[in-house]
Amino acid sequence: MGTLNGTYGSGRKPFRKRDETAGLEPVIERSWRRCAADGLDMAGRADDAVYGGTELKQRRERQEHLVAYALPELENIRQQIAHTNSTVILTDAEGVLLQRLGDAEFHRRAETVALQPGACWNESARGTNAIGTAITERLPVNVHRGEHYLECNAFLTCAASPILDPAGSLIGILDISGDQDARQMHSLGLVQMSTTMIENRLLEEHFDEALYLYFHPRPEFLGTLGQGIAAFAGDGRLLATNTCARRLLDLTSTIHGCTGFEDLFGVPLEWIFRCPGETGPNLETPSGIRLHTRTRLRQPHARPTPIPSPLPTTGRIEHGDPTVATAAERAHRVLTRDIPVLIEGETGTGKEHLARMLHDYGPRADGAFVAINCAALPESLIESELFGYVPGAFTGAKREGQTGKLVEADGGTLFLDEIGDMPLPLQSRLLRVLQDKQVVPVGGNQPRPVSFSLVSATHRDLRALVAAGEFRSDLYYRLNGLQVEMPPLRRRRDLSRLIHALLAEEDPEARICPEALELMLGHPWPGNCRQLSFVLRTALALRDDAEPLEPRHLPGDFHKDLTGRDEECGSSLQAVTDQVIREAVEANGGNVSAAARALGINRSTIYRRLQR
Ligand SMILES: Nc1ncnc2c1ncn2[C@@H]1O[C@H](COP(=O)(O)OP(=O)(O)OP(=O)(O)O)[C@@H](O)[C@H]1O
Repeated sequence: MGTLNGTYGSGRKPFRKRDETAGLEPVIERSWRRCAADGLDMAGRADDAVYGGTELKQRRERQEHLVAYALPELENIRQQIAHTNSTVILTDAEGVLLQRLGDAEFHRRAETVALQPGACWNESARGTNAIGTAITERLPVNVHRGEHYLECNAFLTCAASPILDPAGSLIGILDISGDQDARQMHSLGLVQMSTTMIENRLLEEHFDEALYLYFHPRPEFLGTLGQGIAAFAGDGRLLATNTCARRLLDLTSTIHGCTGFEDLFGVPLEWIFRCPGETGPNLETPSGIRLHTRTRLRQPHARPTPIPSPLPTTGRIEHGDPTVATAAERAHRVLTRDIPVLIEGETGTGKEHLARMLHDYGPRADGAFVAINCAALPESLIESELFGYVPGAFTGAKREGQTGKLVEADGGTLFLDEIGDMPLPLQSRLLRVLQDKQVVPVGGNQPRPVSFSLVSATHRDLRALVAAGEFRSDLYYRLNGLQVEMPPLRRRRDLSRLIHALLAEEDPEARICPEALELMLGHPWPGNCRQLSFVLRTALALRDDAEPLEPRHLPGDFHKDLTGRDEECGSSLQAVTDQVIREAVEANGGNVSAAARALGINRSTIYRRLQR
């Protein structure tokens, strides 16, 4: 039986015999020994210093690539663990929490031990815990209740898995923490699966120019999470591998750059070009395992430009509103790394405007900006519109065939507006295109490779559509590399500057008088930017040249919106007052005099209100 020399706080009842390591899993035992050697006090509290605003923001920015790729996985796990009193967490390599998504109730409890964004959960800060121990051991780890070294953390059950970058360095941890009594074995499986997905996506997008080889001893495992992925340079050098590849090829992570395709498979790299399309040849590992393969060539024409930071101009889209500025900035950054962006927001908030700006300042500005309104296309036409068709594909088709929008967007930006309205069968076909990065026209069988920046937009709640089975979840995650929101005008803080900027765009000489500006600032703007620019354009047309804009120039609808709002406020205030009066009378057992005294109003007022 092993014995620890940890300082055990006196006077507190141990939840397990804390001076003994018998019965502990080896990984937990090793961790306890490290904690004891560090002199951690089991009954003590951790140093609860939590990084705040700027430092946390900087840490997120340093790992923005990881965060962008991990967010869809966090969302996915959040849905799976909903209502289980738990949360899913992403940390950086030092164990500082960058993101968490989960139950608010559990978050409150977790915050009593600083399990919250900005806090550091490495072992030396907080003793044995899934995040810290997974960092030290570089292994997926479950830490259940009393296995936590610090007693204060013993209400937690956690499962964590390390995330490695394509070079095999640890860059973060994915963790599920909850306060369940039972050890949740499936949580560990879930975080492991999700880390594999994140690692694979990071690897697949890491090299602009590389040959990607996908392989597995059994053909049916190609395309699954169990497949090996290896990237090779044009001269055959091995650039990077995923965990499955290292296992299948019996490699350590240190060989990258020193090993070549030929060392691994005994044949030159050119061998793979003997097979047509993406089917690869069967290859044999040094230990004699036969592998089925698939290949993918990433070509320099798809090379994104280095990240320009910050966004060269946000002046066309934001005028001092922090939500819009952050949305534009973040979307621009991830798009330059070929990560798809999903813009959410009410109608008329400027989603398409943002998409166009992302294109104009993005890596594929030289290509076309192709916008497709998924809600406006008739279902019968949508397929040929998107994918194109070959000559004579169907009756009524053009003789020379037609290029689809997806091919038009090749080398440019594809903007899928109102994506929530895309019919389900089409979602499957679109998903195939996004996965395979190639388009097969209607009636044809020759795939054509395509490469574009992908921006989608919706005013609908896509997650709710996914939950209702109306939107494919796998497509949702493909589209949603990063989600940004365009806020409605009533929530924007740059309204005054936006009004001036829109006016200047229409007529650089135009002026607006303070009364008209005041009215505009008080308007509810149900139609958002679209309504605002329409109102300004109309007002400019109604005034005489060089005259400043005055309230009388503002169109009738605008004034109606304002009066409607006053009436609405008035009637809801009345309803609240009536409700308060009714409750006071009930609380006083129907005694109107007592209720009037309690509220400090006249009895007659109460009678009058109650009669209504
Ligand atoms: N920041 C902005 N500066 C100038 N004009 C803007 C801005 N944002 C939006 N607009 C204008 O407002 C109108 C609506 O914008 P846009 O079409 O981009 O909105 P949307 O959110 O895509 O709308 P919908 O959901 O209806 O498709 C357009 O005429 C656009 O030019």
